[in-house]
Amino acid sequence: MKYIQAEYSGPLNGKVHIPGAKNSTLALLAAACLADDIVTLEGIPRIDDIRMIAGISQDIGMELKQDGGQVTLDPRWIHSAMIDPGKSSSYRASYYFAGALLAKFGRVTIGFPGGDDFVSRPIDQHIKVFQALGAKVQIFKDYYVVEGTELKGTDIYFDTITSGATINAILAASRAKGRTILHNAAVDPEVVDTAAFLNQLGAKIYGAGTDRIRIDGVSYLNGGSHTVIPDRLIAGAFLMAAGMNGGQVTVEDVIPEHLGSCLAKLEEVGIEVECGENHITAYSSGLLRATRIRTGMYPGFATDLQQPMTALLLQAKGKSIVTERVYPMRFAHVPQLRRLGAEIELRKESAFIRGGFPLQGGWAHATDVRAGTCLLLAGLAAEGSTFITGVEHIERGYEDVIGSFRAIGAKVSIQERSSNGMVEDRILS
Ligand SMILES: CC(=O)N[C@H]1[C@@H](OP(=O)(O)OP(=O)(O)OC[C@H]2O[C@@H](n3ccc(=O)[nH]c3=O)[C@H](O)[C@@H]2O)O[C@H](CO)[C@@H](O)[C@@H]1O
Ligand SMILES: C=C(OP(=O)(O)O)C(=O)O
Repeated sequence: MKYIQAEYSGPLNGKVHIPGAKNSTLALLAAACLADDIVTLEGIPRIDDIRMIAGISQDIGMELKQDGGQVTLDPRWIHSAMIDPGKSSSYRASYYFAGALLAKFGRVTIGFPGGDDFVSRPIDQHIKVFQALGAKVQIFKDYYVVEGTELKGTDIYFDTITSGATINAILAASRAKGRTILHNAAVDPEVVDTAAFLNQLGAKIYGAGTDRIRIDGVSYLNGGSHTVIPDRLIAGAFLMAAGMNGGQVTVEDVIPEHLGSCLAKLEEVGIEVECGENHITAYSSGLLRATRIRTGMYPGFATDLQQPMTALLLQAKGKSIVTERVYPMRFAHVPQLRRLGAEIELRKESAFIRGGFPLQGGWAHATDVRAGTCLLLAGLAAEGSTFITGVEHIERGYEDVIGSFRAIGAKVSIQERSSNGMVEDRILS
């Protein structure tokens, strides 16, 4: 059993490089299927989800070579649009292969998406997109089949704002016949990044980053190269680290405007923020004010940042309230924080936090990637040692969680416990 050990670390100080965004990377790698020539992506993080995609690529005949942060994909020899249900359900964004392979080959068989299992995560809007473009969708027990030999552009009105279905619609419509207009589209940076990549290959996508996106279908896409945007969610969590015990943390190689609502909240709780062109520094004396957070789709406060923010608010004297509007039940980290002494009550879609009390180290389990970051931050502020299991969830999103936290002075290590009569722990990194 692998676990992360975190010790009280005092004020955290240092600079940390922010890798490419997981959520954009997952879309770009599937989008590469749409090209008719070789594609190179730069800045790709080395995380577990990418290893899953490498397996899927191999199965369908798309050559994928990774050299550091550079990934080269050759989609010219794809011979299958059947994706193993086990591989599809090993991460969330496998649904992008449905949009991309449907657009290029007219049929795809794929299992249901996996990913962080914090709540129900419907895909009805993805299915609505495929059907609106003229495809037939058949649902079976472990997989679904989408078939449409000639997709036709149309107007699509999303019932709710979803980044995943907006990106999938862009993928599917990019090679459809005629014009598609997406209304009530998500405006997330990952949507803009995917559109920018496809436009670089010759797609005609206009308005990404607004809630109305126009896609004029093309019949051919060139090869080309593109650099993935930096991970705003990892950056946000590191900036919060500066407030845990006081300190100064600089995140480098970021796009500050992607973090607007996060930075505004950090300032509201008393963390000073200074932005450069591609870096942000957060300073904190350790004295924080309680506040109220409501998550929302971009540019609102990201649901993927509410967990580390909850850890931060445990350090703010007084009552804070965190309301989860994107995934109302996404609070699996709360019972784990309570094991460390946190005073948090859950009512409906809100967490009521009484902050300013000391946390005590102990064992806690990370049920998903952001819950892991939250527990890690809490462990750095708790008295004694904190042991966090569920490391595989954290490694889905972080390429070097230990190295990057050590860069800001955190006392962390990954260990492995083997139980052979006596309990023996081995330090892995
Ligand atoms: C791989 C990836 O990029 N994951 C991110 C993506 O997930 P994911 O793409 O799953 O999230 P969406 O943006 O699609 O979901 C946003 C909202 O729309 C709802 N919805 C979504 C699709 C659908 O068909 N029907 C529906 O009702 C969801 O329940 C949620 O309330 O955005 C989430 C919201 O920012 C993030 O937490 C995830 O980290
Ligand atoms: C929810 C997340 O990931 P996924 O959608 O891949 O499960 C996340 O990154 O916080």
